[in-house]
Amino acid sequence: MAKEDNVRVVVRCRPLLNDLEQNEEAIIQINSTNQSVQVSSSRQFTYDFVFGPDSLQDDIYSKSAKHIVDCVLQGYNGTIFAYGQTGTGKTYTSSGIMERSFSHIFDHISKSATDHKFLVRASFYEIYNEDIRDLLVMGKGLNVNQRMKSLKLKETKDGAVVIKDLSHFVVNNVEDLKRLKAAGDKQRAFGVTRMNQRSSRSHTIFTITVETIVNNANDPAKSSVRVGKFHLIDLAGSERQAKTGTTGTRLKEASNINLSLTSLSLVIAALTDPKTKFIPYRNSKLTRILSDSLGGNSKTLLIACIGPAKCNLEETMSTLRFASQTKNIKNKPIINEDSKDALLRKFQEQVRDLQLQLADEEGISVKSNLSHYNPSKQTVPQELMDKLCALEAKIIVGGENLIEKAELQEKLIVESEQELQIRRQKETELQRELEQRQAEILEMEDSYTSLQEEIVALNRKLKKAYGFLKESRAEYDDMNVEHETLRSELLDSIRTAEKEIKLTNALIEYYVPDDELALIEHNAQFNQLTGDWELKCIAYTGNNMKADFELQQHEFQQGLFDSDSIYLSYNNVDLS
Ligand SMILES: Nc1ncnc2c1ncn2[C@@H]1O[C@H](COP(=O)(O)OP(=O)(O)OP(=O)(O)O)[C@@H](O)[C@H]1O
Repeated sequence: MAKEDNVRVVVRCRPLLNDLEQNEEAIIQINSTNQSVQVSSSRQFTYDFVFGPDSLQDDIYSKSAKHIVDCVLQGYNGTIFAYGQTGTGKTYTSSGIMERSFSHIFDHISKSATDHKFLVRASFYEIYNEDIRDLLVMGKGLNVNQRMKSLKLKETKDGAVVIKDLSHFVVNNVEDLKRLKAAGDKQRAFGVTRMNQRSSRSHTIFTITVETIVNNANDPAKSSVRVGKFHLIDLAGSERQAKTGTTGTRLKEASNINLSLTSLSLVIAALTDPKTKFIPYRNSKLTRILSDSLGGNSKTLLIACIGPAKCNLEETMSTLRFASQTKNIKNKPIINEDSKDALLRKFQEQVRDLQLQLADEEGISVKSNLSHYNPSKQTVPQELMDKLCALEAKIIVGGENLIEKAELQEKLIVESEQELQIRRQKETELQRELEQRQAEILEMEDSYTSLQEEIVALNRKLKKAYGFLKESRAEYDDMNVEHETLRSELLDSIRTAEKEIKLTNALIEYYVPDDELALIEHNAQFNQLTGDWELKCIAYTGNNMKADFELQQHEFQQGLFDSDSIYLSYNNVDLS
């Protein structure tokens, strides 16, 4: 039973374009910590990986595409397809992946053991206005019609979709693959639109088939062949007529592109809806070709390309939603072992037959390659030898092509140095930024220190104030206690005074007649100095008068006494 494997989905956001989007506002934030894309701080989507505007082609390859190519080299089918609005970087990203995958495949072969043999072939075609066109039909004598001939889709007995008469080229190294890609790119349908100066007007599919045989030395018939197929699909971009400003041919292309992309969306919707049994693969050529990659036998990666500009918000949201939905598709990839259409085994058998024929002709045993063949002693038919040479040239032996590998590595070194250069520049920029930040932090720390000092001083003041507060509270409490004591003492003395008053009142009531009392009250006055009640003119009564009287008698006898000062003084007092 094949294990289920979800379609992997990554998102790449390209930078704002200098010429077309210089006044645009960027509304996309890429968060590589939680692999999410934030749109206008309102919507957030999460994927297997996200790549921001600064991401390098190498990052995309190593973190997402490399895994698919590794699987292809083990014998799985692998598909990488780039999806997104027109002008968002699908062709840019696909090209980066393609070149790196070429080196990766041949690097793997050169590192393999010598009992591994490989056959690598490639094809390149496009779907233009629902016509499948071979991009590698080359030849001087061919006219436009032959080159533009529309190819037919065919289903094999086991349900696989193949393209009839599509050319496949056996390749022996990275350069062969690059040549094929360049030749195909020349034939691709590109056009100028308002949103992209070189807009792909077709979906292109570059396929590399890697067949691997591990030779069983004891029993060659038991050697197993694995066939991994790698499809790299650069989809044409969805577009709005109003934005791209297309008319005529461009408009017809755009409606075909949009139609096939809609079919793709419908297939994905059906694949992710558990209630749907029928998947509408047959609606378009694109979906028929992708039937194995989506919901079938393939390890698949979708690279959703988006732009950061606010003016493309609607299209960006639609791409992100499409990408989120695609994440839920489950494939069932298996290693393609001993596939009937493996050419490698056929080639090996043919080589063996030819070798036997040669041995018959020569009467010698020819080894598994031509190193023992000496052309000067040539007695066998040339035709046979050419056939054998041609066949053997197609089969690559693991660990071989070391010179080429060295060249390849040299190229990789140059590429890596360029990348390193870019990284160094970035590092310098980052260093500068870091220094600036550090200076800012130091400045902040300075103000922080003065703030700290201010806080210490304020704390000191606060402590002092708190001390005062505590003291005042204690004083207040003491005063309260004192006040309470005083109050109770006062209350005691009031009570005593009241008792005395009551006694006095009772004495007065019982022993002093009312008219006498009225007279006393009338003549009584309060002396503020002594704090006592006194009777008016008391100084002139009783004993107070006696001493003065003796003195006055003497004066009286001598006729000097002035009685007016005594008696008239009573006359002056109002006793009524
Ligand atoms: N990550 C990137 N960094 C820098 N420039 C980029 C990036 N991605 C795309 N570009 C530039 O953006 C422009 C459009 O890119 P590209 O042609 O790859 O878009 P596309 O999605 O394939 O468009 P279409 O669907 O119209 O074919 C090109 O000039 C390309 O160089």
